[in-house]
Amino acid sequence: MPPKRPRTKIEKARHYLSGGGVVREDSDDELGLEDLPWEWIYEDKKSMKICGARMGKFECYLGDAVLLKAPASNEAWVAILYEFLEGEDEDDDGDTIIEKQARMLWFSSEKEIRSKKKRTDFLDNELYITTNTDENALTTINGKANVLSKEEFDRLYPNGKVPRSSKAYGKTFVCRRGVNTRTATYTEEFNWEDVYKGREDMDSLEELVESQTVKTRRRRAATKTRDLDDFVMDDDDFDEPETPKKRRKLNSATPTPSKAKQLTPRKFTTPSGRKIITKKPLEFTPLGTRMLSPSQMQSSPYQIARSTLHVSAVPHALPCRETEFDTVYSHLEAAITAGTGSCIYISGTPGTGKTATVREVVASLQSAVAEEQLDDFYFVEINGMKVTDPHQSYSLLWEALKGDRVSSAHALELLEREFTTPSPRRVPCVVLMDELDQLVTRNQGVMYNFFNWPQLRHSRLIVLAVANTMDLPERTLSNKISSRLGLTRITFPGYSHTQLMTIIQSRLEGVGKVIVEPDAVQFASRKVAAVSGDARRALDICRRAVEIAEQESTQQDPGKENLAPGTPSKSPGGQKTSALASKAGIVTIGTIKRAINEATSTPLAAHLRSLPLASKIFLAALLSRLRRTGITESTLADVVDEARRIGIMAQNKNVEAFLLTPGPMLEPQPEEELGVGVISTPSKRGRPAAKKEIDKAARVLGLGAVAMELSEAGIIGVESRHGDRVGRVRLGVGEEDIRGALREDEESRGLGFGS
Ligand SMILES: Nc1ncnc2c1ncn2[C@@H]1O[C@H](COP(=O)(O)OP(=O)(O)OP(=O)(O)O)[C@@H](O)[C@H]1O
Repeated sequence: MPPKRPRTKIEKARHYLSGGGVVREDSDDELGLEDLPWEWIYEDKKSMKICGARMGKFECYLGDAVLLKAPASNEAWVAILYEFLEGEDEDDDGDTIIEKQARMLWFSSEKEIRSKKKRTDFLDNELYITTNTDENALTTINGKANVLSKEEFDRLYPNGKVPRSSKAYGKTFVCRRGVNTRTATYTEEFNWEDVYKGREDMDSLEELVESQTVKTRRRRAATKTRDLDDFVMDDDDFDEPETPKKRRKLNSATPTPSKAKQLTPRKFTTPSGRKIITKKPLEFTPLGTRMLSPSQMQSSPYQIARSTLHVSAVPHALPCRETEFDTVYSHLEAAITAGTGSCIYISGTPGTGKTATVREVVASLQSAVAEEQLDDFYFVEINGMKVTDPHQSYSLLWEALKGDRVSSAHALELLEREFTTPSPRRVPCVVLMDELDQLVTRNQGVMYNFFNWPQLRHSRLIVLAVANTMDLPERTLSNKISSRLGLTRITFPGYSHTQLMTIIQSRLEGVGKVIVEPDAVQFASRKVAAVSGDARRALDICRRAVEIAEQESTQQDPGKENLAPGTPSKSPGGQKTSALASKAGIVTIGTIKRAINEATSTPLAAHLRSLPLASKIFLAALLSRLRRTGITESTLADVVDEARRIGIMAQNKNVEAFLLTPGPMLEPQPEEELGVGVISTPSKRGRPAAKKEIDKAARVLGLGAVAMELSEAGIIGVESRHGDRVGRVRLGVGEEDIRGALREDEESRGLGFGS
């Protein structure tokens, strides 16, 4: 394949325009239309000290204030050229190139400053000088900026506006204060011309801002502990986090400066100013999880036990996950403090506490922020089960960053620009991508982007990708790409029986009376640990056992509703109940056995387990659709697509063998619209492996016929002719009956009945 011709500046500008629909005027660019190479300007030939850079007729020098290309708005981004240097980057083909860069000292507009401490006296074209620096390619420079004191501005422009016809229009700013954007503290008002005349004042200016503002909050001491009381501040900890020296990939698709008036400082009211601090995850489906609080309706030990054993109850702490907690915590804390991107890939079978641990870590970090012990960060949770289309993830991430709701396609473009262009944004964003297995798309664009963006130097994106399968990145993105991504991997092992016992006991602590015998807890834990080590399953069994014991106790004595075993109560006859009744209300090994057998011993369960694998795959797909959409009915086509996805993901020899059996292929699907041809698709090198998997999955055999058989048995209802892909399907039996019967079915392993 011939090497790709680099896009000319005009082409890039067009691409940029058509991509984002951002209308710009092309009349006043100082850099000219041509893509000429940047050259260094040396102080003198002998010393070879770089003092400036030139592109065509445009020249800029150390200490100059320059305009930088803002990604998608009319915002003015301005920085002082602090140092020139050469850094490594990758070109379109992934080859390392040496790139001319500058370390830039940023100005900040009021929009970049955390809202709760915002000043109210800012001017439309006011900027605050910061002490934040980073390295950016010279190609991001878009012209020179004029920074003035308020007095000088008023003298030059007595009516308070720069005339449109003036060359200085859109490039003139007032600076009268410095700011620390992290702590939102400001310096005293100063006169810009007094404090900054040029290059020789750069250091004193930085010192002035540093000395008059409160520094970035300290990093926590080395010993990580969840107990916030242990957060101790000491002077040594007040160090500014170091900017990492390692240079990371700058996406070569970064649009270079287009001809633009985009830098015109308009009223600072564009939507990107409305940052939301997502302290709680965004909810984007109405499928809210019911949280049962033991403090509500807790009139008997049974009720308290049922609540605390409920999987939606949030425990105060997660026993047996201390190591994992610490690892995730320290990774996140380090990335937030350093302002770098990071991607952690967390895998483990269902019910091993992955989501619960991550949520607990984020909650602890948020407490640290509230206590002013950690820099602020945004948090957004994207759950593969709850998005109807994986591409929605883009809209959700953009919304978390900027507070705007836009279409997935538009969000993708905006995110690409945000992450590939320099920006004064300093607030990192933590994204929990839960149920990542569900975000698999045909070209793997979504997964690739969320893994890749943290690597881009401007993203400050920290992704926590949570999945059941350990090798999902390799399966979907090829080994080469996944090793390049440099993911930090953490695997959550299944719980041992002693761990499950600890987890259950800790949840029962608040119950007061013993209504579950220790032997019963041990029995349930051993049963579950032998199969899966799934805490959710162990909790469900115990909760069901408590329900059975409760029923037993009321059957023994109908007058003794919901009272603790042994609690004296009145029988209908007004007499005290016997000691026998209190014994009957206790969960014993026998009760656990009944709870386990309940779901698996019915004729329906036996029938479901005897079904052929194709039928089980079909049911798995239907249940997955149901969860994902919350709608009881699916089209046959959707179920078939879901089955295809399950086929790719399932780590089960039976399923693999089934999918490899020659048979009629499903009709080809239209290529996905998103991600194709845009800069976000994985490179071609990544495709073959993923493609192979998909072809394999496409062998999902005649599921229309399977649907008919299931329908005849009354397990599902179908409204269509035989094999019609647009027919509608719904469950004819309870979802829980199916899960209960197939959860521990060996043939169905990996199909998702256990989750
Ligand atoms: N160590 C623990 N202590 C107390 N409860 C736990 C622990 N681990 C898991 N749980 C509980 O088990 C249930 C399942 O946990 P969680 O959702 O975190 O698992 P998961 O690994 O993310 O599973 P899945 O892959 O199915 O999403 C939750 O109710 C959680 O509170």
